[in-house]
Amino acid sequence: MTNAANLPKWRRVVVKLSGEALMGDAPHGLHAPTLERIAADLAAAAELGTQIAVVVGGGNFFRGILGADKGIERARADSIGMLATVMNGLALEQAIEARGRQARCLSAVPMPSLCESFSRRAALHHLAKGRVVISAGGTGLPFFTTDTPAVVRAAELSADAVLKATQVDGVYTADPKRDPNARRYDTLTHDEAIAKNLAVMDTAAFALARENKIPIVVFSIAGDGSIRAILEGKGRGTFVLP
Ligand SMILES: Nc1ncnc2c1ncn2[C@@H]1O[C@H](COP(=O)(O)OP(=O)(O)OP(=O)(O)O)[C@@H](O)[C@H]1O
Ligand SMILES: O=c1ccn([C@@H]2O[C@H](COP(=O)(O)O)[C@@H](O)[C@H]2O)c(=O)[nH]1
Repeated sequence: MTNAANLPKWRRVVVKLSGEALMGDAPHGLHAPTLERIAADLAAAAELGTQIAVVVGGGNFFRGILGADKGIERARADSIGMLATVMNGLALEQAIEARGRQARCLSAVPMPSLCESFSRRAALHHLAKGRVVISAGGTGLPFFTTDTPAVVRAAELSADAVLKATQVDGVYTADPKRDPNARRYDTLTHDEAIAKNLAVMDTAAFALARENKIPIVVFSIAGDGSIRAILEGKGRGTFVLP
C-alpha cells in the first residue's frame, strides 16, 4: 500500500548528466565502474516512481569549443560534440537496462540504425511506461552545450525540475576549483545566477529556466546514490529557484 509520506517529491525530472562524470578517474572516455554506478543510481531513482529523463553531455569525449580552438570550424566541431553525447547515451541505455530498468536513448540528431529519434511524443510515451529516457544529441544544433537542451527538455516535457549532476556540490560565489575562498549557496534565484554570471551553467540555460520558472538543483554526482538522494530530499545541492 502506498504511504503518502513516501511519495516522491517530483513527478517528472530532467537529470543533466555531465559527460565528464562518466569518465571517473580515467583521462577521457567511459570508465566502466563509474558508468555502472551512475546507471544503478538512475535505476534506483526511477524506482521511487519519479519519471526520469536524462540529458547527457559529451565532455568526456569532445567539446566543440575545444575543437574550434584547434582549428576545426565551430559548427563541425559541435557536430562531433553531439555525436559524443550519443555515444554516452547508448552506453548509459545499456548500463541502465543491465540493472533491470528499461531505458530508451532518443537522439535529437536522427540516426535510426542506432537509436530512436527524439520526439516529445515518444519521450512522454516511454516515461509513462516507467522507462528512463536518455535525450542525446543535445538540441541537434551547434553553438550550444547540453545545459540548454536540459532546460528545453524540461520545459517541453513539463518536468518539475532540472537536476544538474556535476563535479561540484552546488553553486558557489565563484568557481570553487579556481577560487579557494568561494562560498556555497544553499539557494539562489535565476536572476541572481544570471546577474552574478555564475558559470556553473550556461547563461542561456539559466535564462530559459527563469522564463519557464523551472527550478534547477546543482549537486555532485561523485557519491553512490546521489541522484536518488536528491529525489528523496536527503542529498546536498544548491536550489536555483524562480
Ligand atoms: N560559480 C560556480 N559555482 C559552481 N561551479 C562553478 C562556478 N563557476 C564555474 N563552475 C564550474 O562549473 C563546472 C560545471 O559546469 P561544466 O559545464 O564544466 O560541467 P558539466 O555541464 O557538468 O559537464 P559537461 O560539460 O561535461 O556536460 C564545475 O565543475 C565548476 O568547476
Ligand atoms: O545542443 C547542443 C549540445 C551539445 N553540442 C555539442 O556537444 C558537446 C558536448 O556537450 P557538453 O554539454 O559540452 O558536454 C558541446 O561541447 C557541443 O560541442 C551542440 O553542438 N549542441
